[in-house]
Amino acid sequence: MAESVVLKNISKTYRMYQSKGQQLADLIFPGKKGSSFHAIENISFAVEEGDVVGLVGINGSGKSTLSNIIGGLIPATSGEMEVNGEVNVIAIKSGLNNALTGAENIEFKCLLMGYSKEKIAKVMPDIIEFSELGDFIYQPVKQYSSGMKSKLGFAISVTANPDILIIDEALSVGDQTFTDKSLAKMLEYKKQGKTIFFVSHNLSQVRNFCTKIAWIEGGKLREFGPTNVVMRNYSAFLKDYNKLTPNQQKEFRDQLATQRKNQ
Ligand SMILES: Nc1ncnc2c1ncn2[C@@H]1O[C@H](COP(=O)(O)OP(=O)(O)OP(=O)(O)O)[C@@H](O)[C@H]1O
Repeated sequence: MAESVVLKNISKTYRMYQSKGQQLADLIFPGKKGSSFHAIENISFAVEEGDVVGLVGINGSGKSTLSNIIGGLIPATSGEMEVNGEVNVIAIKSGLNNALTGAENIEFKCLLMGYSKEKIAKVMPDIIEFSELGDFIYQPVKQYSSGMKSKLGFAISVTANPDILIIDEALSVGDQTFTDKSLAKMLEYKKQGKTIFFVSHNLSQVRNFCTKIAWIEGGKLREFGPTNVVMRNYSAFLKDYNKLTPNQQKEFRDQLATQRKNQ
């Protein structure tokens, strides 16, 4: 099998400031004010065509940052990445323009993908049908619920038929019928040997659907490997984590966050 995504020491660092003044000062004297925060740090793994990779980890671990880098939505600060094929990201956190209607978003995304006016007119009814949004398709996206946004994002990406599909939590907000329909579509993609990244907190979906898992903790790759192996370890970790009180969980996350900061 050919490799479809290869990551070598991928990192993403943000500058964090205590005030607007610090931010301005840092522009004039770079590196003197504020601190660095490593959203992800030195992540390396290789994924083959046909792999379905679950990206798991507790809140804030860096899953969306990594998927946005693989999807080309944000640049890495350092590291090397090889992505063989066209990528499409479906995320509940980003991707749609709130000021535009659903139909305008479809048109806009299609134009970005290089579709001609004729091709857009041809795919538009299929996208609208898959989205199940009915007349809401002519309303501005800012009036949509997160489930509706996810439906629209999913419908556009599925019609785009990319080689590599990244689904970031998009199945956690829709209704069951839509989730089932989307999972069926993803199974079809899996059978066609496409590569899928699946960001999810739903462990049974990850277990049933993914061939491999990348477990991210505190911005670092804690484990990457076959689903059964990594899931066993991640489930054991979560069992312990879930025994902590909300305050203890926050302390644990704060500790990890402290390790991700430098001056
Ligand atoms: N633009 C940004 N500027 C500063 N920090 C950021 C930015 N984007 C993400 N982060 C930080 O990077 C860390 C990783 O965020 P990310 O959204 O990738 O986590 P996640 O694993 O997807 O979380 P969740 O499961 O809660 O969706 C978080 O601490 C977040 O606050």
